[in-house]
Amino acid sequence: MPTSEAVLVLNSGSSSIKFGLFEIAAAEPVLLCKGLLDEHEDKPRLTVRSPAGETLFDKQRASADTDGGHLFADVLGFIEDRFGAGSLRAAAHRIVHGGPDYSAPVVLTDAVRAKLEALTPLAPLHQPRCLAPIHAISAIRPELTQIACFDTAFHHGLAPPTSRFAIPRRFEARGIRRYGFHGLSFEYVAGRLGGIAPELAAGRTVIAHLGNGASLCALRGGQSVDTTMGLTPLDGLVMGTRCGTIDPGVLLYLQQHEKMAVEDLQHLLYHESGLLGVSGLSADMRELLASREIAAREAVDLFVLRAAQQIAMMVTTLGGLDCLVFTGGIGEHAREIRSAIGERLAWLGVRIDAAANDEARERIGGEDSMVEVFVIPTNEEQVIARHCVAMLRTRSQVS
Ligand SMILES: Nc1ncnc2c1ncn2[C@@H]1O[C@H](COP(=O)(O)OP(=O)(O)O)[C@@H](O)[C@H]1O
Ligand SMILES: CC(=O)OP(=O)(O)O
Ligand SMILES: [Mg+2]
Repeated sequence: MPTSEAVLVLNSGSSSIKFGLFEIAAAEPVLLCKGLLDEHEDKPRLTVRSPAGETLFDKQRASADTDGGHLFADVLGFIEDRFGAGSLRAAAHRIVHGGPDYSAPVVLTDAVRAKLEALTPLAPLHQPRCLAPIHAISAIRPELTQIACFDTAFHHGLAPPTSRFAIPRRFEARGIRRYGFHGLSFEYVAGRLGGIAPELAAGRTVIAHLGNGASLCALRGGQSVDTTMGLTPLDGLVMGTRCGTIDPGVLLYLQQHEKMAVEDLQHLLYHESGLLGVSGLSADMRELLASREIAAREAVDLFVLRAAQQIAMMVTTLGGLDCLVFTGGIGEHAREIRSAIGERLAWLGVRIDAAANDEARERIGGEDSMVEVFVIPTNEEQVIARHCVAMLRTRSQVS
């Protein structure tokens, strides 16, 4: 099936690498197929499905290669075989940290890549995983335009006091401030909310992106005015393996009295904490909800309490709440979590309709709710494809 022109979108998250291939002839990019690169096993596996979920390609390699380069060769080979050589105009990537400089997508050059690599200490779990596909693709197709879209860009307008940490100002001048993440997801969901309920999107909204990584965004008129993640994607909510907000004194204590090295501390906070650390069982919300272990229940309770507490924090920044939106793997699929968070926010006038919630309808707020409540599935790949197309159009007008 030859296609006119397409862009490849890569979404490297903490627990998966997803990709989408989009046709770009129409104003809105159209998904042709989507895939998953699973590197968690010894035998990396690439699966590609049609938008309807039919398997188009499934290949498991015999052994892991350390940079994942073969998997990307397989992806590009699949695209060429199925959609025709020369159909691919660009590859666009979700990059978790854009630092202080990038408030919009950018074409990847060697200089940009070097800047993004230098941000690795600020997102050690994510940045290398986001940058690896760029290297792999440019080794195979050096002439292909590659574009970076940033999780941080949506929050670029955050200003003091929201963006400020209460440490001496000289550190702020060195870029130590709240950046915020999951911006591509928030951008997509805010756009969908604008389509569903424009009058609400113009008001005060909190979007809860609850996935393996989790964060909240407070939006006024569709713009980010506060968020729970900070300089790094460690701050804020309890996550799959990350601790979220923690007394900084704990870190000093662990260094000074438990003699933990910085690398061990980093591993503890990014990989061994959160739902996994508290339950001792799993980082996966599905497993915890299915478990009868007390520690699993306690991990879920802590997740819910922190989410509700921090939603209230976002509401304080906004000075009230018109609309609460759930998204991300947990937000979209775990009705128990949505209803438990809703119950904790009853004092704010939040009421969730049990039947609507069980069926994961789009609007789940009860008749008597003072706050509209929605479930809106996120689609980071679609928003990246839009940015990529806009950038290609601008470039072709300029040249
Ligand atoms: N049906 C479900 N019920 C409860 N949790 C779910 C369900 N489906 C997915 N999840 C949870 O969603 C989380 C992964 O979210 P996702 O947004 O896909 O992650 P990522 O951050 O990798 O994009 C996991 O904790 C998983 O258990
Ligand atoms: C920024 C972040 O936490 O991303 P993810 O949810 O993909 O881990
Ligand atoms: Mg994600």
